Amino acid sequence: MSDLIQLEKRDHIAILTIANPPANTWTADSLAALARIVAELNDDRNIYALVVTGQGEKFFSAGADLKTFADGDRAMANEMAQRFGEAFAALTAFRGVSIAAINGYAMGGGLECALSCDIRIAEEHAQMALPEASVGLLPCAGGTQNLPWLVGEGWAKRMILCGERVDAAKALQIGLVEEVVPSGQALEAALKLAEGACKQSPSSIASCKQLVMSARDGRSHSDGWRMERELFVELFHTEDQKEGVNAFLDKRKPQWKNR
Ligand SMILES: C/C=C/C(=O)SCCNC(=O)CCNC(=O)[C@H](O)C(C)(C)COP(=O)(O)OP(=O)(O)OC[C@H]1O[C@@H](n2cnc3c(N)ncnc32)[C@H](O)[C@@H]1OP(=O)(O)O
Repeated sequence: MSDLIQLEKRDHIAILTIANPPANTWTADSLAALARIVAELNDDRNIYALVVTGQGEKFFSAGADLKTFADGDRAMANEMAQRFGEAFAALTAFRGVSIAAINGYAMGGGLECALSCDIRIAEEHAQMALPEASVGLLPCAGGTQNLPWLVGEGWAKRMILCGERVDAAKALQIGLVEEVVPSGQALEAALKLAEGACKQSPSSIASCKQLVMSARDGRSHSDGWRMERELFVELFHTEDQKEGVNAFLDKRKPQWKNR
């Protein structure tokens, strides 16, 4: 296990803490660690949800470690872009529910990490931005694609092109986060939400997530409906479907198998 990404498991929930002080920046090593950990969690049938947060009280993550970019060449840029892509694509494709507990600054690749999660909860002191253009870069970890999807093109352009930084209240207003909590409470709020997710069938969640995310790849509305029908039928091959319905009829809590 990498020290740069700390992993803790609590029942069916994995807590991933970005731990690269002082600003929890991303490096090739921490991105590789994230990709590896998420792959392992995908293979762990006991894990239904994950929460990502930052170590300390000030930073969720300030993005890429700018020190490594100072003398960077094309080969280094290519490697970092690939590492970002692999790590955040893995996070996006995690089969369970993923929640970013934004406990402070989420800048650049830090915000792009949160954007790769299903749900975002921010502490009231958190600040969010995609300031890559202010240092001669551009968001290469999904920011230009995921941000407009959530907040619309106007606010995405304000943040990406004009360098506008938003606080937690504004982030809530524009739909960048779904909840704002007092400072120090994002992890607790995320765990509470994750516990709710763990009461759902993990097999259903994996299929529902696939359906919701498929809209981003430009599939047609009618193809989406077709996919819904197909995945609905597929669920009847899972133990979780039998367990869920039978538990309801037996008036007991379901015991999910994640298969
Ligand atoms: C594909 C992805 C691309 C990217 O992600 S590009 C990077 C995008 N991110 C940024 O541009 C954010 C850069 N950081 C900041 O603008 C500021 O930080 C904040 C506004 C977030 C906070 O400002 P303040 O409260 O004044 O803290 P502080 O003194 O700047 O930061 C504490 C220490 O953390 C280091 N640090 C912060 N961000 C980064 C970074 N992205 N890369 C490398 N170091 C960083 C600083 O230098 C400093 O360190 P020291 O105490 O030794 O001076």
